[in-house]
Amino acid sequence: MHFRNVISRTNFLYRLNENNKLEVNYVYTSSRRTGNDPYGKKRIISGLSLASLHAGTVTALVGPNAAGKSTLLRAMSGLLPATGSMLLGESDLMQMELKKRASHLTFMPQSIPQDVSLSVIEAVISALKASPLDGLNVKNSEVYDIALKTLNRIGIADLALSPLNQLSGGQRQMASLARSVVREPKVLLLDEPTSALDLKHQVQVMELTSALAREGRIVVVVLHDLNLAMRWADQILVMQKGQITSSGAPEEAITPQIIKEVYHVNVRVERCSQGQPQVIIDGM
Ligand SMILES: Nc1ncnc2c1ncn2[C@@H]1O[C@H](COP(=O)(O)OP(=O)(O)OP(=O)(O)O)[C@@H](O)[C@H]1O
Repeated sequence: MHFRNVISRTNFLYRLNENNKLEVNYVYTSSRRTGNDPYGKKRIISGLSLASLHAGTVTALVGPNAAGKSTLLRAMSGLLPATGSMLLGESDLMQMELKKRASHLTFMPQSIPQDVSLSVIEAVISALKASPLDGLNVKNSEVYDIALKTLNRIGIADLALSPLNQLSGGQRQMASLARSVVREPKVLLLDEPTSALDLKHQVQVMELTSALAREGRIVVVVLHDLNLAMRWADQILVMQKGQITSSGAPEEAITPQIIKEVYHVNVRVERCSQGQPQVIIDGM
């Protein structure tokens, strides 16, 4: 593909910067607005810096509930207001209008709304056509084939004609993943893609995540399962209270001390008989 050639030649370096700072000013607009309580304004992430994320690698973003993981991904994708900069090669994605940003970077939300009355393939085609197809070198006549190819890759081609609103939670999650990858973005942000999946599909999605990265993409994936993160991520970022508390290769980032500090749980990190590091829970 066009993107892959570009990526393999230039070794994209992506970093959040303006002296490596990203600041998210999160403005909450209540849908249940009442009386004199117009908009709550909350700052979730302030002055956060990320290490460089390299093409070809998977970065797992882990941390307790409400740490700010989704907020960070949503800010990076432009769904929440944020200041700072986010450089992909020479381009600052933060400065790009949303449609242009979406041609470089896609975000998979935690869930697709249940009331969308499209078939799976229609939903994937709509994601493909959400912004101009020019950068993708795709003709309108090819979108159906591309969408079907993506469904095949994700392993849900048999669901192509099923209405989204009749799928199980896990099936909907796989459809959401298909929507995120169909444009073959350089940067893929996945928010808990395995949370509703059975063991086989968790493995399938993590293998796919890894394969997508190896093709030259930058993949950031929010995970709650530390063992999935240890097994599949090249680096792990541990987030707590809107900041990165620990980062590095899996065994550097995830230690019993860090887990105790962040989750208040006692664990051991041990290698299994095949040499894979694993988190073993001892208790609170
Ligand atoms: N729509 C919203 N309105 C107001 N505050 C919000 C909203 N969404 C998230 N927040 C707040 O932002 C903070 C970070 O939430 P966020 O969803 O980013 O955390 P998270 O690390 O992804 O959590 P989880 O693991 O539970 O999904 C929390 O304090 C949360 O209450």
